[in-house]
Amino acid sequence: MFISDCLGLSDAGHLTIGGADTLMLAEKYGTPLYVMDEDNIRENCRLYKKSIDKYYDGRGLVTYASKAFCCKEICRVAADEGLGLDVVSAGELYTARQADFPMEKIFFHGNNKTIEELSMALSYGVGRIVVDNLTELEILNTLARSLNRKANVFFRIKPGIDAHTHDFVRTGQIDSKFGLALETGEALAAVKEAISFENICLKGIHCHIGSQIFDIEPFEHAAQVMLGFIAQVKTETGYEIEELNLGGGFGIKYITEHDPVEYDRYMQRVAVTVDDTCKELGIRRPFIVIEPGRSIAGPAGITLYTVGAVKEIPHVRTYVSIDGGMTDNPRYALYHSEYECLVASRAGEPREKTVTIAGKCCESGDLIGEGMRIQEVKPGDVVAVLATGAYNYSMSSNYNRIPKPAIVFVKGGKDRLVVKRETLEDVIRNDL
Ligand SMILES: Cc1ncc(COP(=O)(O)O)c(C=O)c1O
Ligand SMILES: N[C@@H](CCCC[NH3+])C(=O)O
Repeated sequence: MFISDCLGLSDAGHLTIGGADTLMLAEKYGTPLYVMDEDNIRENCRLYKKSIDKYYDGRGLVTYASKAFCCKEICRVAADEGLGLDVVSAGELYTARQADFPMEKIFFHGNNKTIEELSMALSYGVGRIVVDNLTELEILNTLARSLNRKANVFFRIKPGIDAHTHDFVRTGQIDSKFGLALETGEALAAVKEAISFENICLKGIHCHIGSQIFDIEPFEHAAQVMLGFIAQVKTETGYEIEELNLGGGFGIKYITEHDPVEYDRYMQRVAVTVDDTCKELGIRRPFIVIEPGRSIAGPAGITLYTVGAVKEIPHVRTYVSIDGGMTDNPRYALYHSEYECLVASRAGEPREKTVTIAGKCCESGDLIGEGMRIQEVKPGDVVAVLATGAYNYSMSSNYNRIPKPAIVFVKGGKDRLVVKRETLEDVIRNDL
């Protein structure tokens, strides 16, 4: 009935998440409120993990891309499910460490890691540092030498794949700020330099072709290109790269029309491609890493808002103003992303109205969506925006000095606060 399995309807006709009544949650914790179903997050983690066990003899690691949604509790959940973690900043790394995440299962990404971040990664004992460019490689070698260590690194490669997704979330093509190009020889030169460095141990190569991708072909194609590079490195240097990270990017259902592939089908298909290509190229099957973010956290989350004014402009549109907006969900403002919404108290009724959901910021573009179908809606109603578990909280801001919402996890019908709502004092805490 709803776009996520974790959503349901109570006997009273209220929207439920993970078995908990959303009106009760709104009443108990206030709005805006992010709510995540922990069981759904865990199920998504398991689907990916099992797919590697089933189709690739367990010779791989699923790392959760924490940029999608990062707080200590999800790090604990990912660790408990046996996943690794992808971090891209000192902040994400620090969060993981404070959650006691096993450092050896962390991949540290980023196109411009600072010297402080690289030192932090080395001193924390982060498992793999994904090096983006030669400047970074040289700094890392120097830092590792000063600590009398060897840094275990991956290289981020641009495989030249054009995944069909929004321009801002495409990353695998040559015109990208991320990674080293294959066509120009840049990647091969970097590999040769890494092999020659005393304090660098080249473990693998990484690519990430984009996000919210529905097709499997681009992933298969990326695997072939990357394996081709491993074979080229072997031929030219004799060095055999043993690990291959194929990134994340698996699409989710934001609206009824979206039809994402079952997550374990990616591994099923990619594993065959990897096997066949390795045989063809005469190289060993690498250890495979994947980095899903959106598809682990996204479907598990919703955001609850309280409706303020409903402004009907005859023959133009109806604005439904909510107590949050682009500060907690900037995705419509950035990408015109699509969402579904419901009036939580009438969630089972047909959505017969067409409205624009507007936030409370001093910004006309502060919208959650336009042309959204919803039930009869009036001031005071609680509205749920669905599938907001990824890239909402993690991309939230304090624009207009609006405090960030709280986050509640629900498990088996029981709710618990995992991130407190910001207060006005929090908003000014660094002001002198
Ligand atoms: C390097 C890298 N890995 C993993 C991800 C996670 O992608 P997604 O959330 O689409 O699965 C991203 C973000 O797109 C990324 O840049
Ligand atoms: N932030 C984007 C995805 C970017 C993924 C990070 N490389 C989104 O909300 O869809």
